[in-house]
Amino acid sequence: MKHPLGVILAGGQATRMGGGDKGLLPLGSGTILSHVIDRLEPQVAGLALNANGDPARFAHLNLPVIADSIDGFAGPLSGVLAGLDWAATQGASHIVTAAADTPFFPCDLVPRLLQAAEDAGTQIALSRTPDGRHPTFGLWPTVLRDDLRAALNDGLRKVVLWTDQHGCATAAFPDDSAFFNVNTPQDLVQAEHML
Ligand SMILES: Nc1nc2c(ncn2[C@@H]2O[C@H](COP(=O)(O)OP(=O)(O)OP(=O)(O)O)[C@@H](O)[C@H]2O)c(=O)[nH]1
Repeated sequence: MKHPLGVILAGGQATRMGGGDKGLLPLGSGTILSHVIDRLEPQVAGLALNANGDPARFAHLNLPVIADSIDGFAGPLSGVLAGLDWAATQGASHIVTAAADTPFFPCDLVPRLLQAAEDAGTQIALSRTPDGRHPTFGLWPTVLRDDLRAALNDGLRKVVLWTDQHGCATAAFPDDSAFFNVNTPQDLVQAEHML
């Protein structure tokens, strides 16, 4: 498996945060998103941001911004599909996704996902901690993008329902707090304390 591309999932509505882009909220000396970029960029061959609406608000990041192709906020799998469609245009066989609201995810996310997929002989891998699986931190094959598109058009929304249909490895990480995600203003305060 070649070095994958990275796609940051920022296509949600952030309702618990009151709307807007959670990723652009300040955290430490940067933003939540800048922490995510700093962690993912060194691990991948290239990086894009999945987000909906006017891409100009992310222009300062100098990243390709790719929108969902499925209408109506169909959930993170819709962002995975957008990422896979972008990866196909780049000739890439796989992407790794990371959620834009999770600033402390592991710096060895990508090698561990790749290793888990290789060990299990699967094309898909998801991250897991003692608390459970983290479906927005995964390895996804470009070759399954039309299958995913069909599943989304059929109304499938739950990530693990789709991954488990295709065989899915899990990369185990010991620390739940590495996948702490910022959903509410209170979470943002907590994230500041975790820096
Ligand atoms: N592309 C895309 N990504 C989504 C969508 N919904 C959620 N996500 C992403 O999936 C991850 C987890 O999202 P959630 O926490 O469930 O949703 P959210 O929009 O971030 O926040 P809430 O609206 O408060 O639930 C985040 O990276 C979101 O950006 C969607 O409809 N499209």
